[in-house]
Amino acid sequence: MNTTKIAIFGVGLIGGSLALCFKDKPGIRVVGHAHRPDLMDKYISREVVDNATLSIEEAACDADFIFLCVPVGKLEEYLEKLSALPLKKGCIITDVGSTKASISEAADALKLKDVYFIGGHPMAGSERSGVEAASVLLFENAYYVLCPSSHVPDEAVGSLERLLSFTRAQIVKVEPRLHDEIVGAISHLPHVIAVALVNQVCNYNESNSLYRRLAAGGFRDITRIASSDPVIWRDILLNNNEVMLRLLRDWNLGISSFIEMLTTSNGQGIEEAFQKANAFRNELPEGRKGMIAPLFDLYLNVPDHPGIIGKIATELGADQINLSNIQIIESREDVPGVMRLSFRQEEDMERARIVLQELQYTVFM
Ligand SMILES: NC(=O)c1ccc[n+]([C@@H]2O[C@H](COP(=O)([O-])OP(=O)(O)OC[C@H]3O[C@@H](n4cnc5c(N)ncnc54)[C@H](O)[C@@H]3O)[C@@H](O)[C@H]2O)c1
Ligand SMILES: O=C(O)C(=O)C[C@]1(C(=O)O)C=C[C@@H](O)C=C1
Repeated sequence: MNTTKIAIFGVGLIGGSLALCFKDKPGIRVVGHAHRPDLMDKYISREVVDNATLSIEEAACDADFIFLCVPVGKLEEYLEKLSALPLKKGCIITDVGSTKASISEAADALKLKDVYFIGGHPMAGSERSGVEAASVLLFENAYYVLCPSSHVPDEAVGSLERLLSFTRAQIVKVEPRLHDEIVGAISHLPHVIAVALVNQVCNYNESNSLYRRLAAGGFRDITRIASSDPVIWRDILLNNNEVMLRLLRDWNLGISSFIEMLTTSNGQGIEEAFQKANAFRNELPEGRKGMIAPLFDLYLNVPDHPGIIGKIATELGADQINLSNIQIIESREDVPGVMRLSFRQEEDMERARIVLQELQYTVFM
């Protein structure tokens, strides 16, 4: 059988998750490119790739597919370096960057010969980063955007789509500029809002730490993504600069309208704003991962001793239950040891509930 070689540049959250989807599939070999030696060792010891290398040539030459999974600000540089190499005829280069217009234009300008660039963006992710956060389940049931240029043959697009079927994501084709407009509004803007909100509260907290101690469910729900990687998000926002400026001006209008309604005690206006938001939000597809994926949380009372986090994680791991996050909640000082377990899949949460109840823990939702 012919081997399909897949080269992944940047084996972090997204690159590592893709590698895990492809690795060990019949006839597939996954090679990870690292830009630092310590990362190379990590890729191998975590068994995310079959081989790792610091050499661009070694990773790319002979590859059938090349995935660029580096920060958005580095994509064009890698694409240019690759375009100067003697790549395998028919090789497909794709990326996973959260913006699509600039990289698609850069690829068109390079006028690649006998190799094809197809921009991509899996609409799933997390506030975590690095290969440690990679998961084979990350893309399952999520949308995966492809932005093929009109000059890329259908066979090349079809071949990338077939490979991506290992991710169990659903492919959707979108024109790059439209992608950046829409994703700007539903992903990039929420990240800016979350960061601005957390920083606003952080400033208040400097004079009174009760802000942080009382911050509970609502604050946590809307601000999870404020913990996302600063460099990744610096690059995304700078790259989608024009769209972001327009969106933030519209955001200001929305906030000004709340200021106006409060100044004039316009209760009816406030109610209508909540009703409109409620109706739109209730129409969002259920159970679809992707843009700001929900977590399923379970709470349990636990004895207050140091090894408890490891003990619970081991119990769940023994039953192959995928845990996304585990945390002791400190906000209720009168009730020691409330643990929050977060799961990406509702099914994992249900299984965990049963396992923990059988072990006599008090579990609540
Ligand atoms: N985080 C998300 O939720 C998400 C979702 C979809 C797409 N993306 C996109 O995926 C890409 C990777 O993001 P991630 O979340 O996997 O980040 P990550 O930090 O987990 O991984 C980034 C990878 O790039 C490598 N890297 C960092 N700086 C580099 C440099 N200067 N030169 C070469 N390699 C470098 C890192 O070693 C790492 O392997 C970004 O383009 C991002 O926009 C992210
Ligand atoms: O769920 C998250 O934590 C994410 O930030 C994922 C998310 C998003 O939904 O905004 C972030 C960036 C992407 O490019 C795609 C998905």
